[in-house]
Amino acid sequence: MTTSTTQLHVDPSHLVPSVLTPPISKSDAQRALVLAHLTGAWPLPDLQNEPEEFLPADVRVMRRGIEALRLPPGPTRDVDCADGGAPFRILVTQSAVTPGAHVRLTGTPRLGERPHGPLFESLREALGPAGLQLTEGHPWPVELRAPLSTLEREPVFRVPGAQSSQYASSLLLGCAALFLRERRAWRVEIIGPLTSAGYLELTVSWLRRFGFTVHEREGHFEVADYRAPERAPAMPGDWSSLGYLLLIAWHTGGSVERADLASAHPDQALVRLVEQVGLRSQVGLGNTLRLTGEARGGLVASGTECPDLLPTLAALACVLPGTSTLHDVGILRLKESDRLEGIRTLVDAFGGKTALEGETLTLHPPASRPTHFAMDSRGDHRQAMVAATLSVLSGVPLTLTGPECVEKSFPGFWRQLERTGVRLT
Ligand SMILES: O=C(O)C1=C[C@@H](OP(=O)(O)O)[C@@H](O)[C@H](O)C1
Ligand SMILES: C=C(OP(=O)(O)O)C(=O)O
Repeated sequence: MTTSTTQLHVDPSHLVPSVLTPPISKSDAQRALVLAHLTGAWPLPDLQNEPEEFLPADVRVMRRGIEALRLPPGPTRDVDCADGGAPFRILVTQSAVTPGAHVRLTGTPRLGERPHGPLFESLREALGPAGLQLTEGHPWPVELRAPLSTLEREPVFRVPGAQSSQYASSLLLGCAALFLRERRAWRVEIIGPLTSAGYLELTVSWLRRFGFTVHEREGHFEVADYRAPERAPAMPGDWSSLGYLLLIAWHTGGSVERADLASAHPDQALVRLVEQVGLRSQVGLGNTLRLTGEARGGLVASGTECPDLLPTLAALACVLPGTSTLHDVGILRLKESDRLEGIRTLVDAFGGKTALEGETLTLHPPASRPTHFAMDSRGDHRQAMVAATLSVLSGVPLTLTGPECVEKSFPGFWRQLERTGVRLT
């Protein structure tokens, strides 16, 4: 949780149409960085071409982590994972499968609080007998000493999928490393239900694009072969960031670029979900996109399908005429902040109402909009960007505490808002 007391005043009263640009997708880039490292395609050209100040902090974390793993064996490698859930979890497995590596991982207190136990247990069960040592501090550091050989082990990781898909994604990327070293198939078996399944599919799609054969069958994912592709796959724009920008562009009469509809990112679901309230997407030249139409009714969406989009949809729900329903919201408690509470605080600050029944949240927009609202990001990038998106969509000025956290996924966010006429002081 942030201790930032910085305040940003967002004034949306002079909006103009513009073309808005998202950063590269951190989820895509994290997977591509690991695979480029494993397959000899390092460094990734697309990342080299991206201006450093626009690189999401989580991508920089992952790059630093991989650079540490690429050092010759010897001294302890220290990696600060900051607030990055996916980078941390992916680097844990990559550390465990780098022969003889000794890696010490640290992060924010919030990252330390998030659930990682099932991933650690899965690694200990599969690789402990081969010599893996994985120790946890309180909560930091998390320290790993990797075995020199895993050839004697049954080539399987078993992991529960209900709390995070990142465990399985991380282990599957580990299977790719082990396949290349041992030339035998390794697999992940998911125990019980899998949340955020689209992100594991994103991992599978990146493995395939980098030349791996992945077999999928009833919760089992196996890396079974590898043949180098002709060239490294291109990096798409970030669909999570496009969520805010598309809605802002819809309201201001603008458009977005870098919206690759062939991307496997789960948050591309936005384009389909807003059709429920009468918004249509129009594809332009290149990867430009705009939303058109008058919004009516309310939305229905699920946290199992696109967890990171739910706060964005909650902002949209606040300016819709009807009631909206978000299903499977429990997963939101496990993110950079408790986003279920964050959504409820936002709707409340805007004068609306929410009701939680089990895992379903109902959102009622306010009967009349406030003249101003205030939010604290509590260090969570999505809470900050979602509050600003609501300010633009509603025309209601916002005072936001802790705006710097957008760095995690979208360092250029505030500059994009200024491009569309928002005044920031
Ligand atoms: O694998 C990934 O890149 C991600 C998976 C999702 O997390 P969970 O699987 O923990 O829900 C998502 O919320 C996160 O932002 C990124
Ligand atoms: C949950 C998120 O990321 P991570 O789990 O990688 O910290 C996010 O970006 O919304």
